Amino acid sequence: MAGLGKVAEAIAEHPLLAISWPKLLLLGWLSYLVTRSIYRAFLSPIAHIPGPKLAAVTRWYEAYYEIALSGQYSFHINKLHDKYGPIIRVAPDEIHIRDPTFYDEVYTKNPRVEKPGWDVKFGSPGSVFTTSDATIHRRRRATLNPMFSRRSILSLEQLIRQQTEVLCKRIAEYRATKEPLSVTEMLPAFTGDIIMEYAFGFSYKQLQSPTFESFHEAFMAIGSSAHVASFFPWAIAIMNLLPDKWVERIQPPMASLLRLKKDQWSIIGRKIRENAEHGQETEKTEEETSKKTANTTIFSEILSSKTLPASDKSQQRLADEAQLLVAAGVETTAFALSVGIYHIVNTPHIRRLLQDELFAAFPLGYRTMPSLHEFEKLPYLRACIQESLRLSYGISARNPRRHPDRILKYENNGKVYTIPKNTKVSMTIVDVHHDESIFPDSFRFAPERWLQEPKAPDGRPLEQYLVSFGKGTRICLGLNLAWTELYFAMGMMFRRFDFELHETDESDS
Ligand code: HEM
Repeated sequence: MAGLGKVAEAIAEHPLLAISWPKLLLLGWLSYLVTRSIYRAFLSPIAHIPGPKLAAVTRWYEAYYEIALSGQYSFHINKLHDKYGPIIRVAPDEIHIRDPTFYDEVYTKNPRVEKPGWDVKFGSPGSVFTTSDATIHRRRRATLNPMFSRRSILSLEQLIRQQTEVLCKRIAEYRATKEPLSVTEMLPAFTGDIIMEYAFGFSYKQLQSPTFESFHEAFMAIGSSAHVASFFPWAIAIMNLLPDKWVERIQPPMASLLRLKKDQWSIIGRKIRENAEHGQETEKTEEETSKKTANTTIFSEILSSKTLPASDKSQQRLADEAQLLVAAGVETTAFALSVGIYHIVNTPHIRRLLQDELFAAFPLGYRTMPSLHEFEKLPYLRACIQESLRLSYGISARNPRRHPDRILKYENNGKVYTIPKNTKVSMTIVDVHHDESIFPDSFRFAPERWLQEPKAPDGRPLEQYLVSFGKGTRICLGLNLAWTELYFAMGMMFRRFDFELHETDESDS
């Protein structure tokens, strides 16, 4: 070691190399960056994928669009596809594909597929939605699956019917006073009360509050900070360490979520204690879970699961799950409804066709609240919901997957691109729903495209290309609940009311 020290001294004292340590470090770092860039651009296993070299070399390319231009990378990726073709490299370790026929390859039912990237976006890495690892995801999801099966959701129908009555009552109040009603504010309160009742056994009755206080603003704020969090996950960690009062001062829209956080801590904490007291007697198998009782809530089920390890029942993990379940349950369905209502009201012949169908099926109007089965028999209502789902996208961001045990092959114009195992591959629902060969005039709200069992150009049922809920192992857990809410809300709103647009147009979406 002494010998080595002398060599270093000799080198440092050499007149040609008389360079200070900080400069030496800087030089070392720069040469590392240059070597890494050369490797990424020309030698990486995905160097053969077309795209801008800067995106291949550094994530700062993406950061510029996501942070400096506030979440514009998806739009830019679209322009890159126009230039480079349907398969492009959008980051040093990520490929993006714009080709609906490849959707099922990326979003498969292969139980080993991973979902990287979402764990750092929202600061809630323990939820089913954000869990990246396939094995951990499988056991967490298996506990929730029975709670969201069609059978379970049917047993929730009564709650949704009651909530729909409240919705209609609130709309009637606005009709009586002729005040403009903001559906963007009202609908998250409708969906929020339902998912809270189901998750925790209580709700804030947001739909009954005069101004429809809901989690909407808070989730919008989280959504915009997710672009930054992808690059600086520590920023969220620091926010989580701050006292709630400070967070509320920095981001006032977070107030509703902070209240939920406080209440859910005490509710979940109480349930954890109750669970510990009752111990094994209350633990249930998955089969027992599917036999839901009126008092069952999502969190009581998680806590009494026999298959989940203790670490999956920790307070923090449950808080993560609570936040994401509420977020997923509130915003998506409410947005799909808002989009649909806007287009239906804005297109008189669609509104007329929908109302003709609803009036013929349910002539008693106010005195009737049909069942889910009855709503499901109405093809035009279903088609309106499908168009609402198509044009609201579910998730508009790209959604990466990693296939640890499979090399993917993508073919375009006779050229085959090999995608090595473990590469991040992403696609975007928006691209699928606006593919003009599958959905001609794709920006138009056209329920008729869903009537009479239509086929896509490749002969598959058109519905295969409606991917609002995703596909494969990570397909939306709440899709049965979402469909039920959509049927009840859209069906009853147009059966009982006539709407007009008030100071709004497509630029608001
Ligand atoms: C119109 C309504 C909805 C749409 C369009 C929608 C869409 C989606 C999409 C696109 C995903 C991601 C799939 C993926 O990563 O490939 C997802 C996942 C998920 N959704 Fe929904 N969703 C809706 C309603 C709901 C509701 C009401 C809930 C109820 C809590 C819910 C809970 C979830 C959960 C927990 C996941 C994560 C599933 C997993 O990773 O295993 N969603 N949803």
